[in-house]
Amino acid sequence: MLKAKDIQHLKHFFKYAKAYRVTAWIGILMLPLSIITNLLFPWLIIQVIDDQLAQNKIEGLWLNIGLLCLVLALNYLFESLYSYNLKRTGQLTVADMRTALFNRVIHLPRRYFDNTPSGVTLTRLTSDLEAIGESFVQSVVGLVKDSLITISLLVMMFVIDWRLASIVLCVIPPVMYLTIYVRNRLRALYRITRSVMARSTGFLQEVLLGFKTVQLYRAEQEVEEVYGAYTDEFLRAQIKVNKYDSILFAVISGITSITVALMIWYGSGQVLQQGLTLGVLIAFINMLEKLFSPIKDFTSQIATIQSSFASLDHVEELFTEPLDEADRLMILSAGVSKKLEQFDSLEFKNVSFRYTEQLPYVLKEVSFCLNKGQQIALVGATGSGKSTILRLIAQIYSGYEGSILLNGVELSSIPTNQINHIFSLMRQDAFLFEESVRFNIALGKQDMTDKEIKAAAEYVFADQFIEQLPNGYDFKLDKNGSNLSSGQAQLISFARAVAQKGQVFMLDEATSSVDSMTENLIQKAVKRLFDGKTVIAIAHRLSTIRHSDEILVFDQGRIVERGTHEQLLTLNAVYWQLLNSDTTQAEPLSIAQ
Ligand SMILES: Nc1ncnc2c1ncn2[C@@H]1O[C@H](COP(=O)(O)OP(=O)(O)OP(=O)(O)O)[C@@H](O)[C@H]1O
Repeated sequence: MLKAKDIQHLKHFFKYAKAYRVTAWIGILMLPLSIITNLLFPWLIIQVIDDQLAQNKIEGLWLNIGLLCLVLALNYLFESLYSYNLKRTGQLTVADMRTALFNRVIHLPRRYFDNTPSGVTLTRLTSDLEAIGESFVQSVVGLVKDSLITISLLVMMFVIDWRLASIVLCVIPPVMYLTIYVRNRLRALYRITRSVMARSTGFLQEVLLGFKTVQLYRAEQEVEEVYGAYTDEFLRAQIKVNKYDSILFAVISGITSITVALMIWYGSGQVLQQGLTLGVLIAFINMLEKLFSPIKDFTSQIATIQSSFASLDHVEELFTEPLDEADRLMILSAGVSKKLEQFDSLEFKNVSFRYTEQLPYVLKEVSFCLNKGQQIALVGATGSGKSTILRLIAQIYSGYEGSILLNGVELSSIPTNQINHIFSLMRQDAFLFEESVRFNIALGKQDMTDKEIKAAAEYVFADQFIEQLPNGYDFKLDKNGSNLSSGQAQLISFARAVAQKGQVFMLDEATSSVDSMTENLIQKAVKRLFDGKTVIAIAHRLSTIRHSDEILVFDQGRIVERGTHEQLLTLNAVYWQLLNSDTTQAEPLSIAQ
């Protein structure tokens, strides 16, 4: 039985399918036509054999044979139109759903991606949607069609000859019982294959993402063994599926043949005693084939519908996944929007934050203020909460306690798209796409002119190496910039941030080591930013932050020291220890993490 939740999901599906109702209706209208031609065929057989052949009546024979061929051809035509149009409706609907779902997924908050394995989202967007599109539409209509065909064939059999029809009726219950039994077994096996497939896909994805680590640590054999175990498990389940499927097919074919034999044995006796005509006997044999095939399909269709509902459930979960709180808020008033045009100040007032309610606080009563033109540096041991500060400002996470004021406006009341022009997040390990250097710098603003792209690259000293690449700005990057050195990749992501023309640069410096020449360029680029822009930076190198207006020293989510480089050194405490615990103090000096 359908639950209220299933009906709700179906309504959502039909909302998308509505756009293709003409195609769907053409398909559905083919259904009665296909049933009629299905029934006409045995009826015409009776006419040809009993009224013409048995009576040696040649007149009208060719017409009837022609009609038989026509009915057969029409039946195939209606069947294919029916199947084509319904498949098409399903495919078009799912294409629309997939686009809508993808658009939603890319706007989901970071929290969702933290808590959901990427394989799950991938499955929802691919195989779950496929299951709904093809199998769901086909199975639902197929089930209706097969039920109608079975009922009408049985009725026709009883109308023509109740004795032969009774033989058929006796055979149906054991066939149904057997089919249900085998299908139940099969369903359990399908569940196993699906779950093994999902786990092995997840594993494969991890291996492909981490193939460098696998190769570096020579873990190929271990990985092969794990994947081999998945493949074996999958294969075993598939072989069982195959076995049950073949048994079912063989038994049903056997029962059909036995029934046909019974019918011939009983029917020919009747024909000889003139209790039955030859035409009726042959028509019954023809109808029998038509009757068993849908019975065999019934349970598999029900199983497909059940699994499609499970898929619909998964897809709906993703559709109802809440978007970021800020994006759901009302549009800002014109006055507030105007206030946010130019950056003026950013103030943290007693801000505390934890990633989820179950986890401990990672920021505790943090307060500081960044004014236009200032540079603030965040330092502290690893895990002390520095990156979390930048994530809150960029609205990657929401739900902080206390107050974060941007130009005096509470950050949580500002939709993300209203602050994009203010902040440029510069991550040195930012993701690079398998596209040209130009595309990667102008990301999100593909109408940017070549001059602007070049100016951004020049600003961060990336132009020198870009011009030496084959095809320069058109040089195509490999997956995540793997055909660049890590320093070059960092410079491209710097250029990207500058090209966005943000008013405040949020720099999250990577700790990865790069060659000394590129390191030098990165230092120059960072220094240039520090000299001319408003910056809030997590920097690991002393030379970068030495001249900051204020350095905030974090320890376990709290600011434990603050001041200029000189002031902090005189304190001779945490900041001083951080400097001294660093083993790479040779120029450029670094602050240990
Ligand atoms: N997405 C997340 N979900 C749950 N906890 C997180 C998440 N991201 C970070 N944390 C936790 O929050 C704390 C602060 O992390 P954060 O990344 O802000 O530290 P950090 O000072 O920037 O460290 P690093 O210098 O190593 O980048 C850490 O304990 C970390 O484990």
